[in-house]
Amino acid sequence: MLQVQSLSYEIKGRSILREIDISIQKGEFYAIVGANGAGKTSLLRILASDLKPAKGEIWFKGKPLRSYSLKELAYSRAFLHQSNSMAMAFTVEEVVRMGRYHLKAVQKQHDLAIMECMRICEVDHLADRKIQQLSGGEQQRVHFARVLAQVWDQKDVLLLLDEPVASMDIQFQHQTLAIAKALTAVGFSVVAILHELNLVAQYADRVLMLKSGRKWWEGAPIEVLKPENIYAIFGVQTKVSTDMATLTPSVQTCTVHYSAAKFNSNYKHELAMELKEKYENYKKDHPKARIYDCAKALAVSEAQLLLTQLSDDVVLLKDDMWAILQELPRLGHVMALTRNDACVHERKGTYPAAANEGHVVLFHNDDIDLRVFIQNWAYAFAVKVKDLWSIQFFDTSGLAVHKVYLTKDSNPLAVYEELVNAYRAVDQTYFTINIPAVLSDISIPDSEIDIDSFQSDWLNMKDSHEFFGILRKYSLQRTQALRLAPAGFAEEMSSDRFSEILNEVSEQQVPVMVFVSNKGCIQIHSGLISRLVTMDNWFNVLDPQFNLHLNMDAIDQIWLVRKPSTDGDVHAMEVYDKQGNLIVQFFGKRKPGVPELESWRSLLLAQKV
Ligand SMILES: Nc1ncnc2c1ncn2[C@@H]1O[C@H](COP(=O)(O)OP(=O)(O)OP(=O)(O)O)[C@@H](O)[C@H]1O
Repeated sequence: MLQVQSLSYEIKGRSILREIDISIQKGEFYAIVGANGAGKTSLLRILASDLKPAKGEIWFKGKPLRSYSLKELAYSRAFLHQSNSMAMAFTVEEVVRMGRYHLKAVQKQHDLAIMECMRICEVDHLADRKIQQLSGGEQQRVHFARVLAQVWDQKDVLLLLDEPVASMDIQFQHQTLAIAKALTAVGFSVVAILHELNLVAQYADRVLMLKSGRKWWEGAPIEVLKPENIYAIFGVQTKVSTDMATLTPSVQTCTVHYSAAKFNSNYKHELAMELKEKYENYKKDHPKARIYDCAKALAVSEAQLLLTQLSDDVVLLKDDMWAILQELPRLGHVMALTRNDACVHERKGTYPAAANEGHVVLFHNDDIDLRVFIQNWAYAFAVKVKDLWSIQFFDTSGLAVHKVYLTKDSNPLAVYEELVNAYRAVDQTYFTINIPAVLSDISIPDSEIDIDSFQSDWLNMKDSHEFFGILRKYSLQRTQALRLAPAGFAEEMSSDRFSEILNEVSEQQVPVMVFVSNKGCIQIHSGLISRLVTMDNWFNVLDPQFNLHLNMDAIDQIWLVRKPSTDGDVHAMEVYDKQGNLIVQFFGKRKPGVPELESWRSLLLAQKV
């Protein structure tokens, strides 16, 4: 029906569209999406022959578009503009009739077309009303009826719709697109600019994503409407799930939170003072509460609380995380801390030089073993509380991802102070950190998963790291994968058995690896765990070099997991919270190329009754 080759368009020397190639088939519903100003309307107006491209060719029904006369175009394409304001007080029926002014037909044929168009758009009861006196959505339905009336008697028409449902309620949004869709079944081709991505998913056969005048992506909605593409185009975080019966994606947008202080500097100081006061009152009432607990109680992030404390003791550092990470070895012997909501991992040692592996920064020696997902790190502070000096790192939501505390064996304080002065941010005033809404992961039901193939992939793992790839391949949640694991490869265990095993590990001095992670970091302790102490609901390891604090109340499931590798099977104990988040993992101490420790394996398996 329509082929566009190397189309470019400029306004006053400014490039609006660049090198667009698209092809629209007869009977196809083709949607165009893109940010404001991306060039969607310009493209549609060029397809309507309303604007002339600077470069490129457009073929319409086998002929160059530019060779069509206005009259020929009126019979073969109809264009609904984005805005259709009318200066004169026409009635609804007169407006719809305008769609047919240029057409040759007998009066009866006109009347029938006008009546049918008004009826299907549900504006027939408004026929005698003045268009300006209608609501925005009603006016839009009248103009859609006018555009339909223009081509009501034709076949194989190109229908160009610029935001046709922008003002309509949900009933009419669907009704209008359903009309367009029905016309594709009788040979019309529809090209519609739509902002509502779920309507695109439901009605379009294919989608073009435009970004700054260029074709960014094109394909079926299921191929195009992916969180990474949507983020690239609109800068908005989304979750996309797919109805497997119809292969229709469904886009859920994360809520954006602003505080007035973000855009009105008049509120900045007041907000900082208000939060500072709340924080101080909370600390007075709960003297033992740590900043983590205060932040939870006040429903803000830890970094947000630190911003209320900016002073000589709390200093915001520049946001050059990689540069700061490279400085950490200079501090000498320190304590590294990584935590999630249910578990704190503290390991003493000296940071080795950081190795930047692209998506991950590695620190690895016998003491400090860290994998840092630096793209999630956003803020760093130097914090002094009483006699404790630290460098603390936070993610984009202000949640703590990693902290480094000086110890009595650290290099002289002057080294720390030098680092803080070198990286002190220029602006030391309060700002608001937005906490993005966290949508719960949408899991795919077991019935939709190819369990045989998943289990075969599990059994064929060569390295336990392949597990992440398998989770992604089948869109599985971690605990769901364990539930569906091959027989004998994942088994739930009680918390009593879990404690027993850890006691055995301690008594028999079996070296282990303990992994604790959050979105920005994985921290690993490799070695012995000796002094185990349970206090209230907390299980603790309290060794000179390694401390672990695990909130037993937060535990929902504990699994004994077996994964094949080229070095033989690897066994782990994995602890999960109610949301299915991994809290902590225990392995026998191991190295690539060396089989798992027999002492760890026999201890774990001996516990199985
Ligand atoms: N007459 C004009 N003069 C100058 N610039 C223009 C003109 N018309 C459009 N532009 C510019 O061209 C770019 C593309 O505009 P266009 O209307 O095609 O965008 P769009 O993708 O349809 O946006 P929206 O979603 O906001 O409707 C924009 O930067 C716009 O400001």
